[in-house]
Amino acid sequence: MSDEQLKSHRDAIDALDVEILQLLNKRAGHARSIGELKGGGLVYRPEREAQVLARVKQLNNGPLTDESIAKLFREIMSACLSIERPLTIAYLGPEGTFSQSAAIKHFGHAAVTLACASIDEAFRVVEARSADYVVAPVENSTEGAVGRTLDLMVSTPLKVCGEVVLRIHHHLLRREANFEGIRRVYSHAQSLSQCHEWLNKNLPVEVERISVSSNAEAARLASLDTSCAAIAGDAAAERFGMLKLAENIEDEPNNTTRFLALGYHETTASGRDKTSLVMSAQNKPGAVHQLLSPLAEHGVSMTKFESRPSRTGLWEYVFFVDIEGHAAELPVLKTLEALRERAAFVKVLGAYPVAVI
Ligand SMILES: O=C(O)C(=O)C[C@]1(C(=O)O)C=C[C@@H](O)C=C1
Repeated sequence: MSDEQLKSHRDAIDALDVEILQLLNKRAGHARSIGELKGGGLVYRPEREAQVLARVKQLNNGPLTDESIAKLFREIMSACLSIERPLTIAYLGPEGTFSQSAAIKHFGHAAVTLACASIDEAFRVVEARSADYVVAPVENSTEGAVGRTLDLMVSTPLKVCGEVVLRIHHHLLRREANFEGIRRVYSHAQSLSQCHEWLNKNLPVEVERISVSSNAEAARLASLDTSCAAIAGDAAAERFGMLKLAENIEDEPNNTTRFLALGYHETTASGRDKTSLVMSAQNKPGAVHQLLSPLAEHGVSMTKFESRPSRTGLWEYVFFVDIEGHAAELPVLKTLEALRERAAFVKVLGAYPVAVI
């Protein structure tokens, strides 16, 4: 490529950047006016955000990928929303956890993330209105349900307003660039088990596996002691300046965690939604089958069914069910009516847009 050709492309990019800049600020001006109309109340509108992201993906003709376009618009909306009012998102800290990555993936970088010591605390700060939303892990493709989040959802007054699906890549991190002299490996219990085959094959049996409260905490501990390594993701590696001795060591190549965002308000239908509920069956034969039959009767698809011991002692098990569609729309509405008649207990945890990015 000649210098002249390069210059002409760069001149074109400079001219386009001026236009993009003007358009971005024009867009932000409209968001600010919308914010004024909302009167400082409920600014975050998950259903609208899902529609904007789905629309730009559909309109995209490349060469940028749909995924890149959605990520760019995710950040544009995040910045626009922060002019209306910046949001604070509570998550299981410390900084660098996958929960923080999920919070940023869902709310964008303009949101303020608030690290909490536990999932309980993350729920509590939102319940006490010291933060706007909590993002908490609910299930992992390898390890299954995150019990603590499910238990908290039974009793919280918060409603699910969004879901975030995050690919989880684990790395073996250390301060030194070799495997010699590793005596301990720290990680969260779930991550240790997501990588246990890799650990069996690649580290001597005498290396102790120690579970700690989060992967970021594991990276922090390993950053203080060269005889230790940690299993954690990119964000934690970056946060604590750790070297990657081995990358993508998760046993299951499609290792994915699903997170939920919860806040005080209910979300209207976006056109592609899910409804999450928790219920309990009466303690008699065939009760679970009977409980689920309204779904089939109304043609509603179930995307998740998870049973968990009840903690109240009133019932033996509670069932977490995700169904396709929004709780305010007909087939789901009818299904919920029927469930309320049959179940000993039903709580709608929230109706929210299916993850778009
Ligand atoms: O449409 C709105 O309600 C807006 O506030 C605008 C906007 C956007 O930037 O498109 C910003 C924040 C909301 O969560 C949804 C959309």
